Amino acid sequence: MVGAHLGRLTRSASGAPRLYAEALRRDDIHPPEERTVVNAQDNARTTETAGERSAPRGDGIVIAIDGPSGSGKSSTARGTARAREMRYLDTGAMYRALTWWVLHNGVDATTADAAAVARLAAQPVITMGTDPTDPTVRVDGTDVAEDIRSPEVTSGVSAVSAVPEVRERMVALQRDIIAEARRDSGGIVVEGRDITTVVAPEAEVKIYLTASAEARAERRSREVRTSDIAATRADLMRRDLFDSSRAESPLTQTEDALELETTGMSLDEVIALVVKLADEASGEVVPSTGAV
Ligand SMILES: Nc1ncnc2c1ncn2[C@@H]1O[C@H](COP(=O)(O)OP(=O)(O)O)[C@@H](O)[C@H]1O
Ligand SMILES: Nc1ccn([C@H]2C[C@H](O)[C@@H](COP(=O)(O)OP(=O)(O)O)O2)c(=O)n1
Repeated sequence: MVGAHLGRLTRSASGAPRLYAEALRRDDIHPPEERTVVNAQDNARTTETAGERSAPRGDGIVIAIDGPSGSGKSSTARGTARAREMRYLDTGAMYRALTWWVLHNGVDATTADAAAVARLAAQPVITMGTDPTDPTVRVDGTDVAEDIRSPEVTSGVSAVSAVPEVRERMVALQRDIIAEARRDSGGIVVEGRDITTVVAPEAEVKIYLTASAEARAERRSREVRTSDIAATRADLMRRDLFDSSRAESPLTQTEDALELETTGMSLDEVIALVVKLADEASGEVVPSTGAV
């Protein structure tokens, strides 16, 4: 796997750097020049983005991964965190946990008014365990790791996560977890829909993970063991549309995130590539100087 020919960096129409799984040696892959690479030794630096809090910087780096449903964010983030001994944060699980809480309180998340969701979502204590070998999610102490994957939660989570008060609360919690990981560990891999844009725009590595709709639907169908790929695809498309068109922090691809198109890549290849980018960003590997 390591040393294999993995990808080719080009520019997308928007100018964003894009990585295709084709014919470039792993050793030739390096972060795009637009990306703000913050030296790991630059402890004193804080980054202020409009409306953002300052991010305290320790030795740990942050790898931010956004992308549509089924693109491989969770598996890639977890695998990378394990390989590099970093923490791991699945922010989607946090929105799912709040959606579970809303449903648990007898409210239909898809039809509830935003004020009712906001009121309910302010109540529970959400606790995230960030060990990539055993990530946990608790609502007021109850382990909800399994329940948050139910079809009911999946149907309601886009509506709940579009409520501004919900996002405000979750983003504050996510930034606290990130700050702690920077300070106390080798850093953290965070994945979701607004990590590169809102939660951690100062991240050393920013990736927009994609794959074709067909590949994503196939992956998800295999995961949930259904042969109805068309229904899975329709569900992914519905959620993608909702998540990328909402007013509050929609899923968007920015120019300074590396687009990683994974349709033809195995999970191991994707992880190896992200590990390589992280090694370079943390100064453990000197980027090669070959042309992109
Ligand atoms: N590059 C890949 N090739 C094949 N399967 C993949 C790849 N990346 C992820 N998968 C599989 O696809 C499914 C969805 O991946 P997941 O990480 O949950 O995506 P996301 O978090 O973006 O929704 C999982 O079963 C995962 O193992
Ligand atoms: N940072 C994030 C992460 C997830 N969300 C929302 C939008 C998503 O449809 C849901 C569920 O996210 P999750 O990552 O579990 O989604 P997948 O089913 O893995 O594709 O949460 C969000 O709004 N912002």
